Amino acid sequence: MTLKTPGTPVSKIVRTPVSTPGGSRAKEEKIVVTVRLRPLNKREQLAKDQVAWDCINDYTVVYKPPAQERAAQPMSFTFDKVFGPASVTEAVYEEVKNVALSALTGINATVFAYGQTSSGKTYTMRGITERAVNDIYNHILNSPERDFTIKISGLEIYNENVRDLLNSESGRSLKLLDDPEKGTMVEKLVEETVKDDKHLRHLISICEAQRQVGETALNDNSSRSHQIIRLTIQSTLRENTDCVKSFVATLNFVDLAGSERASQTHADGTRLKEGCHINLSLMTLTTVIRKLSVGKRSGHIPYRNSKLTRILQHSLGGNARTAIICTLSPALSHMEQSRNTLLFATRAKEVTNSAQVNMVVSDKQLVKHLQKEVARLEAVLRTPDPSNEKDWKIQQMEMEIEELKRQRDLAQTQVDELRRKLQDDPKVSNPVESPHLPVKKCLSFTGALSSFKPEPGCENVRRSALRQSLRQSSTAPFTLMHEIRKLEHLQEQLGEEANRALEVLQKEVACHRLGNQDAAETIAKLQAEIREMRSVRSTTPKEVEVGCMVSVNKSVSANLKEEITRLHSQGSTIANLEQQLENVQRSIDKLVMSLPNNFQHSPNEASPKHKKEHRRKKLLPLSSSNAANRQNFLRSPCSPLSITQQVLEPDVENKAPENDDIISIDMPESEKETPTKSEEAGDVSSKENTPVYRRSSSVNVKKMQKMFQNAAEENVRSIRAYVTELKERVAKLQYQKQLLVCQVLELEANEANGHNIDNEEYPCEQEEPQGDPADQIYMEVELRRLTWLQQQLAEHGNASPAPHAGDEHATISLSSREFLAKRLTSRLSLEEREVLYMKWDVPLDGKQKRMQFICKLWTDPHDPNHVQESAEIVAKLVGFRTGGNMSKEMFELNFVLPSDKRPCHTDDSETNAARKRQGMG
Ligand SMILES: Nc1ncnc2c1ncn2[C@@H]1O[C@H](COP(=O)(O)OP(=O)(O)OP(=O)(O)O)[C@@H](O)[C@H]1O
Repeated sequence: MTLKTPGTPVSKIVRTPVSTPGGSRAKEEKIVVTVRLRPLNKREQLAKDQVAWDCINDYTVVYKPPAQERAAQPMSFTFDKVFGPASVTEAVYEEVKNVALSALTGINATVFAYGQTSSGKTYTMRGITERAVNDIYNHILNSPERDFTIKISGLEIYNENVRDLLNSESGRSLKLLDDPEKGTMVEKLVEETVKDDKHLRHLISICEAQRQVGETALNDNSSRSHQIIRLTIQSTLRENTDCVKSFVATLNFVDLAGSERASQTHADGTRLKEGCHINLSLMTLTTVIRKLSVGKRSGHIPYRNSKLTRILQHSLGGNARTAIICTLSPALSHMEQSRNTLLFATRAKEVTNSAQVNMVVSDKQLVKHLQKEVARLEAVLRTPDPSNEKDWKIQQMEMEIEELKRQRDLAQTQVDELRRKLQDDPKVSNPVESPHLPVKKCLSFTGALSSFKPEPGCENVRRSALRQSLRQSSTAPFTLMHEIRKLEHLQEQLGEEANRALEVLQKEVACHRLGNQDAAETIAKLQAEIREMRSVRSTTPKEVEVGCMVSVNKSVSANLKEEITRLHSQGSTIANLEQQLENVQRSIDKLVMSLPNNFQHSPNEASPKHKKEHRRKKLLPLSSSNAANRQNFLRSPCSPLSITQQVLEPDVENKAPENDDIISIDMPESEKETPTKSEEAGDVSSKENTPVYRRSSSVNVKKMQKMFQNAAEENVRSIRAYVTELKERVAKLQYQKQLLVCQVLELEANEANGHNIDNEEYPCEQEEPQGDPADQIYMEVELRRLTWLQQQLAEHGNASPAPHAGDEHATISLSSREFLAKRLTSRLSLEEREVLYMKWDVPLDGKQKRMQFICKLWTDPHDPNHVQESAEIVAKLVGFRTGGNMSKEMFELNFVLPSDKRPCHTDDSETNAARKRQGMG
């Protein structure tokens, strides 16, 4: 086979979806199905065939059964268009025109006629093709901007052989090839490039001329083959040379051979064979259409069962727009054939095609385009585009590098500056030696320095470590100074709390002093009265003694009354003193509770009260900035910090911080919580367990807390001892008060008797003007006791100077014996008195036996038994106490108030210590 026209260069077809309102998808379009009824031909008219079909409108064709076939059911078929017998081909063409002309815009199109033999297929298709050609060239004429190329090929399928109608001389059957892009190709099919419309028509005429035609009973010029005239239309814009794409599409004009019945055609031999192939291929086409009508995915589509369906595959449900013109004979005699055609047409209506715009890129155009693209990219490479993403990233990284370098230089500068300051400033370089930064003595540096344990005297090593840490972290100096400031602030808070605690304790001590001073003054007055009585006793002549005794007794009585009043008021003072002592005890208890040992339970177990007390624990008065107040506190009698000061200062100043004892304490006040025991023990390795504490600085707190604890405990012991002593003094003052009351009662009794003392009962007084030795002993005991009290109060309570107790010759009023004599009757029963009288050799029948008995007391100071018995009798008479050791207690001045049943807070050791301090035990 010879190619009559050179083919276009090998091109690459690019298919794009047909533009649709919903987007650029492949256009789904059903096959356009029209029906054309031809008029009855002469043969049919001669046969007086009846018209069985009628187009009742443009869309419906109806079967009209003849009168003799009333039982037949009327049939109605509706299509896109139906054309009656009077219709012209022009009208039919107009219906399929859009489909045919789609090839001008790159969309494949197929128009073919289907119907029984002699139904008018060839008649219709010739008119359609002719008009299509006219319109194509009219379109070309109306599209000067585009350069169109039309090629034509023609073939027929005769007896299932493909023949080239433009190369009919070869007489050979062409093979079908399957091309991935173009579909089924006819090998070596001549494709003529059309020069113009005439040329095209000429070529088409050649094809028609080369088609197999035969005479049958139904058609004198019956087409015995399927004819396919294919136009390939390619168009390219003329002016835009950069446009490398061209529309390319094929337009098929298919004139099928008509189905026929041998009984009607009376075919035999060759015609019968032709009719069989025709019917067989048409049957395949019908099957394909039927299958396509129920859906493309309904299963296998038997395109390959016939060469007709293979060649028309794209037109049947594929990339093409298709229009089918079904031709009918209206004759009743062909009713069955017409009905089958209509059924085929009905199925064809349901077949959907997916037409796409086909564009082709020629190699020549593609090469030009690629050359231009290469040139553009080379230009881009020569001139980097700032908007390029990679270049932008590189530039950004370079900027980041510059910024990091700048930060590094800045940090280095700061480190150098700090290093220089460390070298130049001795206060900074050696914080331990700085007198203005005492807090720094306790610092233990975090970070790299936290693991550094400086040795005493190794300041160079410590300084070197500090510098090394600064090199490692430019932020270390700032952190250090920040921690120092926070620690200083904490110390100030501790100092303020210490001041408040000192003020409370000083007030307590002042109250104690006041109470002691009042008691001392009372004692001093009593001693003055004793001395006065001694003086009167020793210097007044006997003859005036009695007269003066009255006035003296009155004076003493008045004074003692005054003293009784004072002591009554003193009673309230003593009560106040005891209350104050209780306050002191509570303060001590609070201090004890504030000790760290009481707060080593976990934070989870700490009650709010405990937390509050724990916070107080951190405010013990140990601030170095509180030195003045501390000194005042140390001068107080209690001196709670007298030991603390000795312990604290050397530890703080001379001992370097130990890492083992490091604990963070620089938390804000609002964040302070009770630490765990491990934290207080210096377990700083697990930061997870210290949620509240912020580990920004560390201090030798453990050691400080230990000192706090020792000092506080010592203070507690001192204050307890002091309170015990004060209580003893109160008890002694109570005794003094009671004794004075007895004396006052005695004087009052004497005064009530008008000094008519039965001289017979007091012969001793007149017989011993210089004083009875028993009086001396008694008064000596009293003087000794009061002197001791005065000394004790003066020593511990800043009491006013007491009168000297060195007057050994002071006397005591005889009213004491008179008082005792009267008490004999009230304190002792008659039997007891008689026993004593008999024991002490007092005549039972004497009138002055009571005074005689009293005068026998204290008469032999060298006889211990006598002295003891005298003391016991006196104690019993004054109602002080009854008991076996009364004389001892009185003699040793270890008095215990009879009514004081309260448990004493002092133990035996403390009592013994008090006796030792009294010098009596
Ligand atoms: N619409 C029509 N109007 C008038 N005459 C027509 C019409 N259609 C067909 N004819 C005539 O009917 C005869 C048969 O027509 P045609 O050859 O086109 O039939 P056909 O379907 O091609 O037959 P075959 O399949 O055998 O080739 C022709 O003489 C034709 O002139």
